[in-house]
Amino acid sequence: MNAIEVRNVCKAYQNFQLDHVSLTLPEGTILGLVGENGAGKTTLIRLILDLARKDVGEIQVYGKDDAMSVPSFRNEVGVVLDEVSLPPVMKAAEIGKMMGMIYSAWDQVVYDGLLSGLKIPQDKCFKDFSRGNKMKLGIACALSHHPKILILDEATSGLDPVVRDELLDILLDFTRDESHAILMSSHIVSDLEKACDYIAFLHEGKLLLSEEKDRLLEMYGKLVCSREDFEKISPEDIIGKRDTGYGMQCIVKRTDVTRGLNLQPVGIEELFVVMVKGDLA
Ligand SMILES: Nc1ncnc2c1ncn2[C@@H]1O[C@H](COP(=O)(O)OP(=O)(O)OP(=O)(O)O)[C@@H](O)[C@H]1O
Repeated sequence: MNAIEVRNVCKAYQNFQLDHVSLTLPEGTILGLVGENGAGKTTLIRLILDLARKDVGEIQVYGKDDAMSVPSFRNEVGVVLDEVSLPPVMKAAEIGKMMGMIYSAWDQVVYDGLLSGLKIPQDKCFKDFSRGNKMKLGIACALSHHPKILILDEATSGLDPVVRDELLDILLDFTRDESHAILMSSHIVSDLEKACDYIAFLHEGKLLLSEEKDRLLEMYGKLVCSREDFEKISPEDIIGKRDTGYGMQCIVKRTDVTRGLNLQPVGIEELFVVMVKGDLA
């Protein structure tokens, strides 16, 4: 079953349009949303969470239309946004009590376990937490009401590599349960490359692709070759190119021709940049 299904969703603001976006998040998987500033990642996430109203299209969560507008469904989805917004003068234990009043499925034992496992300070008010600890507390809150889906919008930005790695471990652990799923956006594409099973590229409100990560990495490759070899490649198989003066560097589709030219693997970040710009940096 699909955890999230978005079909032909549009949303227009004055100077921006999310344009017929369709994507699928299967159960047991993590989907990473990659896009430049203003590409529409947060807009799409807000539509899925029913925090904004779509103009047209369909959004299903576990097969239910507009599920997030049903209050009882909110236990099912854990949300961590770029800025974790919790009462500034509350300590972790008080925040847990407050969450227990909000979520019927709140599990104090899970919460306490996460507080100690993630070494979240118990003696400080939330406003005095480091950004890393704020994020960890946000994740602890999101996980303690037994959600089936986690939605994270830029949750790893501004965190050091060690904390990011800890968070990625938590996320991977969460999707060991095959009925769980995660949708996450991040500008740190290496995090998405590490954790995600599916990758979606969003550019200026349009979905460029949504694909299984391994298949994506199989579909494209990087090439350094002579101009003569470059001429053999069909133009529609060239995603981006650069004339180095000595020869050509390019990102191309894997075909019988390009495979014979010593194709190297390409990273997700480089692939996104070249798809958007058309040229290699
Ligand atoms: N409520 C709103 N009213 C008007 N315009 C909006 C509103 N919300 C978002 N936008 C516009 O929609 C566009 C997409 O914004 P969005 O926050 O979805 O991008 P993003 O991909 O999340 O960017 P970033 O990576 O910088 O967070 C932007 O141009 C933004 O100004």
